[in-house]
Amino acid sequence: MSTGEKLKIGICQLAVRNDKSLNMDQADAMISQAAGQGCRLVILPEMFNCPYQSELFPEYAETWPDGPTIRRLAAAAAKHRITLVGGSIPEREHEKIFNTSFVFGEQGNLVARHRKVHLFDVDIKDGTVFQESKTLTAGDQATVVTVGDLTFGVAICYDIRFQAFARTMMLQGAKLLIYPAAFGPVTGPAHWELLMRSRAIDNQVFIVGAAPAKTPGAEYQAYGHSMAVDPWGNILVRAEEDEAVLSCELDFSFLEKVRSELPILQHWRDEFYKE
Ligand SMILES: NC(=O)CC(=O)C(=O)O
Repeated sequence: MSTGEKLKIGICQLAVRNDKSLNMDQADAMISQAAGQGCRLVILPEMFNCPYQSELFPEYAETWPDGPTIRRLAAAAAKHRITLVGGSIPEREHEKIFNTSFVFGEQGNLVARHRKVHLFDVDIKDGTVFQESKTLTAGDQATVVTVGDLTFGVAICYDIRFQAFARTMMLQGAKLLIYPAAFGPVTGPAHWELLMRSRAIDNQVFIVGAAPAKTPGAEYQAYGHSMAVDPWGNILVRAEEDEAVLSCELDFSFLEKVRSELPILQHWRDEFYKE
């Protein structure tokens, strides 16, 4: 992927249903649409092939490299000659299941695999109760990859709440942090936009969040509102809660401008921040 200074990206906000191959059909259609609009990097949401319910993850889980969703993601990347961040899916390895994002390059080759590091185990009274660790195992590393001339990080949903994790990716050279995600109706309105804009401003990077659309009748209602944010905290593009294919251009010369005019990354005083 050659960006020069500018890169057109696509975000596919799809409604996730109780049918894996239907979900992949819809993802395929949206990927085609984004590629047809000239997007070179396309991003899907967290658990885009499986309803976001802990008890369903084992049933929908796939094994690298022969899982049907995995194969179709690789084929879509190769067909459109794009870099594809395949949202995330439940991935089985031996007896463990991970919440995994597979990233494919223009030949359909695997360029990165991120396993969600921070599992979403919360009990928000009168709000969201979720226990990913009932069926999932946490990943154990940050994921930063260079494709062509772009270095970017991939993390998943709850991972965005950990600024130290975002900083780790930025320090490894990432200029864009991509978060497939599935915030819900309680934490979504309260925190989603704030977190995306904060991570962008804190680290002076582009942030992209790809979320499922709200799906009528689903047990877990996703908040939607996929968006892309620039290093100044401006929202470049944002969906509402329905299905949508978004696109926008990331201008990396703007990132350099922000970093040189407001050099907070150089003003870091490590000696004051010990825990
Ligand atoms: N679904 C998540 O992993 C995280 C989330 O919804 C939140 O942090 O809120």
